[in-house]
Amino acid sequence: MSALTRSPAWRALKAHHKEMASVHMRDLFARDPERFSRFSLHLGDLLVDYSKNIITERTMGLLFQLARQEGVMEQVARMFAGEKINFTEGRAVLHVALRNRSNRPILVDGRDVMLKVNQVLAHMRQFSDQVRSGTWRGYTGKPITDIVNIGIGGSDLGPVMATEALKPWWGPLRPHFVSNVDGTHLAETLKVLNPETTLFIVSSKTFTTQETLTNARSARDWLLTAAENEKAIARHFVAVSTNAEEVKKFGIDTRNMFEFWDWVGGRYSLWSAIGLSIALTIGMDAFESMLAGAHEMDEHFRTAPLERNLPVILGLLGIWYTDFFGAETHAVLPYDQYLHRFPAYLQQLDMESNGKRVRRDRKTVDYATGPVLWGEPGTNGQHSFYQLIHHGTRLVPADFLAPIESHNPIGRHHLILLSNFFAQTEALMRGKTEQEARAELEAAGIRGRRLKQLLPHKVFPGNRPTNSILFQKLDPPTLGKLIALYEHKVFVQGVIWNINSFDQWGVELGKQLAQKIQPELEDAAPVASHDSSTNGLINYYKSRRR
Ligand SMILES: O=P(O)(O)OC[C@H]1O[C@@H](O)[C@@H](O)[C@@H](O)[C@@H]1O
Repeated sequence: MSALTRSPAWRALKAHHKEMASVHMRDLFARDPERFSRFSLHLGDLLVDYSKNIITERTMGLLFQLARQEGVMEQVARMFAGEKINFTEGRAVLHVALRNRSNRPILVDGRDVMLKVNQVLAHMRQFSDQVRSGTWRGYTGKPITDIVNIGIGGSDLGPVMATEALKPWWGPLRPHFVSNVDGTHLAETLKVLNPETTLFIVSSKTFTTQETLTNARSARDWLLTAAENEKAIARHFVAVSTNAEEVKKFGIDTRNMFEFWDWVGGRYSLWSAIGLSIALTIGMDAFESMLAGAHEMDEHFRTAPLERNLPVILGLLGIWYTDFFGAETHAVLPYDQYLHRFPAYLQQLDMESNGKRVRRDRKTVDYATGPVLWGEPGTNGQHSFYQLIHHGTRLVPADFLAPIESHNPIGRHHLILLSNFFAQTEALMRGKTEQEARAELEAAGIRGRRLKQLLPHKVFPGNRPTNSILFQKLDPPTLGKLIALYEHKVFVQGVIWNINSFDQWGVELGKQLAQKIQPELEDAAPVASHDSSTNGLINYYKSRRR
């Protein structure tokens, strides 16, 4: 048994879970009229209601004890102090420095990183102002109309999610994103673009990622076919990277390179120059107000006591369901169409961070770690997978997010949207008893055998946990706050699970094998170097391709 599962706080939670297994939230609400105010918190206009969870004051007390026992706030302080908490890569973890609007010095190896951070922000401002105002021109002298971010993983998901979320702030430039090495992604994107007015941003922390470099090379060919002059590259290609050498090798002038650093993890990088496509799309002022929103969450996370600390509370609730109830997944359900890529973004943030099984002491965990994260915007999900959340055999803890105000207040749309938002968490919590179902059937004139037959299908067990997160209106600071909330939630969980939330070795094996297979696909000769399935598949492909 690991130190964690043997620890007093863990064992107390285990024992407490046995008591809670037979408790229904409906009764908890009936017993305590103050439950909403007891289990909800505000941060500015952000309201987090976590009262619809299978918890009591005792549960939360034990969870806070677990956080204290595992030194969560000590680890938070280490992150903010620039210590090298990414211990497998020997790196600091300082996405918080990128949005440190207070400019409080943050030292890495004795040097304040804020100077460099502010220099790059100034460079981003200068460049995005030039492109947006039309001062920056393409090779034929026309202003830029379209930007294409070429990147994948952390160099794509954040910019895609944030530009989609902040569509009401879009200015003169239309953003496009190419990530997949499937030629279709690039081809379909370029179809509608004009090389004279298109700017490519090649975004890659390492600048060695196969997909990104392949897409960038093909984009360069597309430009050169039209321009017939290598000089055009400087007007149409910029790079965002930590690797100046590789950028140079690619043929991009390092004056057109926006730098970031190894202490920014890919999935935490939208705050860095990786956010250039966001800044170009919404303008640097709006980009910086997104940073300010995240900074507000950082300050809250760093200073609020455990009991009033939003990321800590959400992190601990996740641990409660993952490790004590055996929940396998976590759903994020935004009732805001602008957040339609938020679950996809959170998948990388959460699953690449906490999808780990080896602890800091190199031993394998004997408890569950990061859940499968998934989700779709409400109300679409309601007509698809909510059936399983309400009636299935699995416990699916879910976060529901919604704005008080819509950017598009047409007719009664927002009222209808929000009535669904409120109804779903109520339904998931209270369910429908057999008695209630029976009364409804009888009122509809259904009796006898038919009633008996239908009744069990009409019962909702309820007691399905949800968090409700409400905010005034989706704007840059609110988006910044929401993203930082989830980043820090993931951090809290990683500390308790004693894993490194900041490496991603699990993505490497597939890359390695693909490198080996690619040359094998170049010729027609059958392969025999793999297992029979992989050989069989490759040889089938070779025999059928034209
Ligand atoms: O930004 P680059 O270096 O191209 O990496 C893009 C992505 O690559 C993947 O394999 C992961 O390691 C991600 O964490 C990363 O965001």
